[in-house]
Amino acid sequence: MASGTALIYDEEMTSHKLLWNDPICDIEVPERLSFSYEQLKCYHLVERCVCVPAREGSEEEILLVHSSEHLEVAKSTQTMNEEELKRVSGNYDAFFFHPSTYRCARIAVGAGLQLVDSVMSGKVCNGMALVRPPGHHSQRNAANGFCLFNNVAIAAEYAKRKYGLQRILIVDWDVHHGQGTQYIFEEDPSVLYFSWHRYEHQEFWPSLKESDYDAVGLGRGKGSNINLPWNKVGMGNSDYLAAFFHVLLPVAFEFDPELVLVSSGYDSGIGDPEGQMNATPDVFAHLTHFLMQLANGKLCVILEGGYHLKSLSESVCMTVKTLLGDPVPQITGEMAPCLSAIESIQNVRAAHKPYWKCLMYEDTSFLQNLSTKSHLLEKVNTNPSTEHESKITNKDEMVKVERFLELHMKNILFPVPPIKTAATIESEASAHLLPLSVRVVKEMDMNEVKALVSAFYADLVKEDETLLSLGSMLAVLDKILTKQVCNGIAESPTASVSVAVALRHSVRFGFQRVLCIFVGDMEIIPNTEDGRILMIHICEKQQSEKTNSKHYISLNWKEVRFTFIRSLVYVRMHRFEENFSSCYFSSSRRQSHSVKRVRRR
Ligand SMILES: CC(O)(O)CCCCCNCCCN
Ligand SMILES: [Zn+2]
Repeated sequence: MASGTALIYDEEMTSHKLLWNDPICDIEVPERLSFSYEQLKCYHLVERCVCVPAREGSEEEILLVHSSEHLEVAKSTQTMNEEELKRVSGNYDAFFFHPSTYRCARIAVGAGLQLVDSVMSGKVCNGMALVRPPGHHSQRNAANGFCLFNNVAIAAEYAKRKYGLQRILIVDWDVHHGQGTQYIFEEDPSVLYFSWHRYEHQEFWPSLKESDYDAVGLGRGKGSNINLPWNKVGMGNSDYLAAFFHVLLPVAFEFDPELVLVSSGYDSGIGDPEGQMNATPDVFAHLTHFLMQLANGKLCVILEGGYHLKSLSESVCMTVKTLLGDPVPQITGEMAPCLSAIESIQNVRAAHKPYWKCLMYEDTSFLQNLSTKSHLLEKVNTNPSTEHESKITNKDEMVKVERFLELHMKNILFPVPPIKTAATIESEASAHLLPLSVRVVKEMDMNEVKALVSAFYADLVKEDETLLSLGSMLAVLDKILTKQVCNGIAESPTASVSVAVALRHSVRFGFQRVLCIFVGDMEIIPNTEDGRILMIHICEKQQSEKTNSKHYISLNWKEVRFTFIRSLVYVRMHRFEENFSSCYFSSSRRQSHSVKRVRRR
């Protein structure tokens, strides 16, 4: 398995710039690249990457996707004066030429191809190319939306031909629909294109009917084009994660790509004037991390949009940090997706039901009685994530976002409590084997355990033998409940009793919502009646007849995939205001595990 992360950046691409007044294009500035690169240096991330030089894409490589007419027009602009540049630019929707644009665009193409070669040759495992002008709006015969050549589409076509790839996934998390990429591959089943984008029922640019969820691909390509339209602004981390859990990841795992390319636009992040969304930079660490599980980690991230310099550069850093293998930060904030996001997710799942096994049991009956463009949601649904973050409209709002990001990123990078793990161990001798971040805790004193059990848990603990094992669990749990560590691990020969005691202990300690995932057979099903415990039980045989609580879900582990559990957990979880920690219990004898996440008061 290859290792290492490539970073491709060439200052030459900062020479393309707008020479005249154009309020539509004036956000696509050279500083987008230099600011991001500086931030990467500031976090010492550049030095950890394998710096791969960019190169000019050849005319032949550009012709893999574009017409020769388009290439000739682009080439001819190199010697034009400002007036001619302005005239030619006017032939396109939202595009501007500079005398250096053609050269910059060729370098942007070449950077993407260098990245593909570095990954496919095994020189690195993954990487990122910081390029401009961007690419995903440009089409076979036209520039469009700041894009001249479609960098990612050319990279996909190049990878197919040079490496004989049969399945390439393109994930486009830019806030605009990459219609250029869609047009290029919509009849090609070997390229699965996924895009989410601000849409607002076709109100938002480029305002195309074919950007909606029912554009599933054409002919043999049916099912290989997935559009997830956001019909409201203010979408946040929970909406993006739900889109991955319920749309992209199930299909991507089924597609099983040999290479993953990302049209990585960060205008879907908080503070961006175009996107007006609320997702914070750390969400891109999670999105990147999920995609690293595909294609044996062969992941090429190529920059598209992103116009709030601070938000853009922090998101770029979160992406590269994750590509390098750093742990992803704790998810914070709203956990449940908003109604509008759920509607879009359901619509696109229904549209793709005929093409993907993971969707074949989808219940699409809702489509009959719910207009698919339900404006009912406009009235009732104020997206919760817009409440706490203002919409970015003008300069002082931009500064407000800067301030928010300063504080937010500090919490992300230096969380409290630090990611520390508590563990109890059999012998002091093995203590030195544990990594420094693990805090060894002494088992709880047996008299203390007895007093606790007789007072509150006598109905759960039948044999004295169990008392012994409770000591280590309670010691670890106490460190978590009192915020001294973030998570912990304890071993127990009687996992289900330990879990039952731990759950009741956590609720007694004042937690309002506790999630428990228990793998294996469970002698006693803990009481979830008070609604403060959500129990997900993965077991051999359904045990739901033992309890009819809606907070107890039992799944047969033969059918369940992790992504499904993750999405189930997210869908069922309510609002969590603060961080929550987790304990991990395992029984050495029966290997039945349970992971419990406790929420802070
Ligand atoms: C790479 C990218 O997707 O970020 C480019 C976005 C272009 C936005 C053009 N807006 C035009 C608005 C016209 N009323
Ligand atoms: Zn964009």
